[in-house]
Amino acid sequence: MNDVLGPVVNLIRLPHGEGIDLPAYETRGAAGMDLKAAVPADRPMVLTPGKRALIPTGFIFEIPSGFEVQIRPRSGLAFKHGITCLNTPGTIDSDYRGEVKVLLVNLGDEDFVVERGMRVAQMVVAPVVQVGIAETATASETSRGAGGFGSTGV
Ligand SMILES: O=c1ccn([C@H]2C[C@H](O)[C@@H](COP(=O)(O)OP(=O)(O)OP(=O)(O)O)O2)c(=O)[nH]1
Repeated sequence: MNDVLGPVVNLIRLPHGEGIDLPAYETRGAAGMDLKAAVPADRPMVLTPGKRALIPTGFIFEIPSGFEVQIRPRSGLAFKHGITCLNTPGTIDSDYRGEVKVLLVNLGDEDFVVERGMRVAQMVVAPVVQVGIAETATASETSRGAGGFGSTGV
């Protein structure tokens, strides 16, 4: 387990996740932990330009209630290869018990090969507030009003 104070995310390793390193904070102040690709070692996944694919991580997450895991792109892959997460930030619900997968898309102009163990994305744990929803006839007045989408200028 990471040597940090805080909530614990339990990870259940799936058979094809055998040998994949657990996510870990790489530096003391890191916000995210890298997720590795659990694709077969003898069958790397090729993302041709414009193609998207679900990359298995090899783990089921048990996230404590009141938290979510966000799946975010790695800036290095985005900058160097145009590889990003299509649905960023991906949301992993605390009650999800399937394998966590990373939805990558290749926005670059060259093939990108995802090999087993490659760090394809990062996970950030964040608190979640569930709110009540109430339908009302009116809302309180504010100085912004309905201004948005650039209403305050550049
Ligand atoms: O990048 C992602 C995003 C989601 N999920 C899993 C965990 C999440 O809890 C579940 C549902 O995700 P989401 O709510 O984004 O999907 P949806 O399209 O609304 O589908 P659903 O109807 O299953 O909620 O899929 C992943 O493994 N990776």
